[in-house]
Amino acid sequence: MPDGMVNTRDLSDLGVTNAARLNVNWTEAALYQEAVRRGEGEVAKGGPLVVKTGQHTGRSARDKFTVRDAATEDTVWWDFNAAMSPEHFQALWADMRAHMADRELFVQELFGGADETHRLPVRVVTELAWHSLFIRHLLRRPDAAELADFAPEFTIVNLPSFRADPERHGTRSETVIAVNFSERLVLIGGTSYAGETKKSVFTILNYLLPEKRVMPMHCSVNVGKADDPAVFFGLSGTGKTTLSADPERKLIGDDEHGWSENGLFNFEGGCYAKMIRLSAEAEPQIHATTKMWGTVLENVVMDPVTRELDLDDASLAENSRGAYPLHYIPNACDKNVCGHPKNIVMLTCDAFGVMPPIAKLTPAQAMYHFLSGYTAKVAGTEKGVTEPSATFSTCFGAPFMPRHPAEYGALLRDLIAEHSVDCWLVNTGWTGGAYGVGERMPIAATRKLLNAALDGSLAGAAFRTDPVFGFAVPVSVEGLDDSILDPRSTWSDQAAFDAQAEKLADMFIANFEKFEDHVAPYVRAAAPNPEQAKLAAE
Ligand SMILES: Nc1ncnc2c1ncn2[C@@H]1O[C@H](COP(=O)(O)OP(=O)(O)O)[C@@H](O)[C@H]1O
Ligand SMILES: C=C(OP(=O)(O)O)C(=O)O
Ligand SMILES: [Mn+2]
Repeated sequence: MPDGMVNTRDLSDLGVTNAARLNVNWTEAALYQEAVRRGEGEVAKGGPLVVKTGQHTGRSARDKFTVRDAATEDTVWWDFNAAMSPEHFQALWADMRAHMADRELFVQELFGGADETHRLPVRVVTELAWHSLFIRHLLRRPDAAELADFAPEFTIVNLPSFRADPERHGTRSETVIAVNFSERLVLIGGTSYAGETKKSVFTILNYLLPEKRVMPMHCSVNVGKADDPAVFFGLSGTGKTTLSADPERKLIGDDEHGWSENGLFNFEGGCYAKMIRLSAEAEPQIHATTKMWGTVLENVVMDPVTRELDLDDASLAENSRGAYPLHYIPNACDKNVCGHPKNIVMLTCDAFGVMPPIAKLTPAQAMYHFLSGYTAKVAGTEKGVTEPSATFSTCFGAPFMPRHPAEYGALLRDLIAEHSVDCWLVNTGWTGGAYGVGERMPIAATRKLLNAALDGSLAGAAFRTDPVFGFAVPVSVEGLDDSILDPRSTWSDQAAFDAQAEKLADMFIANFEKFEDHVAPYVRAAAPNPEQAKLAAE
């Protein structure tokens, strides 16, 4: 350690001096062994580590708070982000520090961001060995030289056994995720769903990067043989992870990326895939990770004797997950950076069965849909959500976006224009009727349409203009039953379709009211037109 540098190997800079023991930068093997030894997890056939998170099997979005102080007063969008007072945060932190006394803790020093000019050194302190393994999989491990000089710029402390007190800490419940940008500290308590830690890093970068004119995005990225990066925006469950794993395209990352002057870069070094009803046929690369040593399987059901997994069993969670390093996917790119995108795909899982499986968006429509962030929230990723329902989550990631959506929107608009990116909307949701009547779009059909869009062949197809949404929809695509392209024709009751389309268009318009004053008229003009659905019905 060079003279004059703070010793970050202990936590004294945080005022934490009473922990029983700090296990710093333990490797995967050591953490795995310790998690098993402590009974935190069990070993499945082939070597994954199977863990249970108890009550919280998804993010607790309503228990997340941002400290409101001079630094964040004018930079955070308080209409959406819940505020915590600095006093409550200090009380929380004092109680958490007391909770750390005499405990054995794990510390990982990692990077968020594959782009060396924009990466963030983060220190993650956890109570659980498996949480340390999880975040070591998910973030980016420094090499020996980088570790020697490692100076964390943010610290995340995750103590699942800590219980927040609404009276003392100003929380809503015993669960808390408190982000303090001034103190460069995130405190997590009362939940052991591992996704909270990775999404906290995402939240931090989403706050810091726009100041450097780097666009942070809730998206996956892959690159085809023609060196043609594609971005897949989407809320939870819309298909970022599923569709980015493609044997024909190199995987850059499945969930969080930045777009800088240098191109696209993953924030992470691992993936976090949904496991429920995962099919070996439809998703072979992801399925294979469930048989690999060290994959962390969260709330996946396992036979205690044979150690075989049952991916169809949702008794522990609908939102069961697998966390693994990117290189567990055979064609992942090792640097996790690539050039500027050629295509941007906005994924939506439309439970109403109204959106076409693919549509070409004008730049104005892309902006409108980016700000709207429409999908159906599919079971389980957020606690308490058990069936799909329509959701608008701006920037396709409102829970992780501290700033005003217009800031992200303006950055994206400029980058799309500068690099002449083609934009698409893809519905991975329902076809043949709404949820309950129709069925989920076959993954093979979505992939076929995506490939046609990304390889340029779709550009030559005939398009119609969707009367309600105004975007261009292909009429026919080789190797695909044309009827799937026109959602109205897939419904047995077309009047019901028109009524549903009108309802959805009305929801878009009501949701967009809050952005009316923040966007140019040409973006407002990209709104759907519910009157057209009425006309169709007559
Ligand atoms: N047409 C489709 N496209 C993408 N995913 C689909 C489709 N049909 C069903 N699915 C399922 O939906 C889920 C998509 O989840 P995932 O890719 O993890 O989303 P995200 O990464 O955006 O949260 C997976 O369980 C996948 O098997
Ligand atoms: C991990 C999550 O992200 P996603 O579902 O988008 O993969 C989450 O929302 O908790
Ligand atoms: Mn995902």
